[in-house]
Amino acid sequence: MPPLNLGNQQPRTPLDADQAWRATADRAARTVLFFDFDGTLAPVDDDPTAVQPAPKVLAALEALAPAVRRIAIVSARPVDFLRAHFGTLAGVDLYGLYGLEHSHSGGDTVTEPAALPWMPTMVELADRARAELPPGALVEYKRLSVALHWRTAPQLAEPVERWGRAQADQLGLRVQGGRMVLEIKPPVDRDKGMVIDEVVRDAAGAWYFGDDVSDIKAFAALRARADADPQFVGVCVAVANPETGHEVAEAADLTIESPAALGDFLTRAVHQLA
Ligand SMILES: O=P(O)(O)OC[C@H]1O[C@H](O[C@H]2O[C@H](CO)[C@@H](O)[C@H](O)[C@H]2O)[C@H](O)[C@@H](O)[C@@H]1O
Repeated sequence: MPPLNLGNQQPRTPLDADQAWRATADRAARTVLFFDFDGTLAPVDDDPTAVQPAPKVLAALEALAPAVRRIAIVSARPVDFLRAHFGTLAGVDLYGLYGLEHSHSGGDTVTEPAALPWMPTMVELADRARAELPPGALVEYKRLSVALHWRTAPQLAEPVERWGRAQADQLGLRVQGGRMVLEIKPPVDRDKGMVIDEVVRDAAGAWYFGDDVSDIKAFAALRARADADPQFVGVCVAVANPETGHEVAEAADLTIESPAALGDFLTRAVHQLA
């Protein structure tokens, strides 16, 4: 077993990981496995374009997919980016930009219509950010959102965040904080919790693996589903990290020490669900 409950928090489900997989095995065909991408399936890198899933992750997801109802990646990345990493896996649904985009089983990317009118605003915002932010800040343009990064220049956290929040106020946009990043998004009601809420309605169980504050809404949606139905098996798993790890672990049932450890954990799960 990998070290679980690193923060020594009490699991909120009465089950430990082995018991939870056994309970899941009973209802595997009606269970959805949800994964965040950055910091969960893939270790953090200074360059957001350079990240790759951790060792064993792709093989484990491929082996798990036929055993469960769905595997879903729920990320702030665009679907096209996720497709480049997971597009070869059958039975995997992709939710990008916090659910503003999705693609089911390798199908076309569907975009939330209410977000589309904001595309020109996002292009202009990204251009302005590149022109006005100090060198060292990284501007990541994602069609329907703009992420402002300071991982390689942590001294810029305060000015970059201040600039981003002021722009969001002026333009009527929303912000989402993350790991050394501020994301600016259209004012459209869509988040990871809403994705989970929709997908688990007719499921009998679900696991959600995440590392960042935006994943806490997904945990809450899973808990709400479990609270409404005592038969539902919902398990929230945090992937530890020094930035948002404590807050996320506090909200989780179990904590895994890293994306690499998650690869091992999922590889064992393949056998537990067999
Ligand atoms: O929802 P997620 O899949 O977890 O995406 C959240 C953000 O992930 C990426 O940024 C983070 O990972 C980068 C690569 O390791 C790292 O350089 C950065 O510091 C992290 O914040 C992505 O680039 C963002 O667009 C996402 O919002």
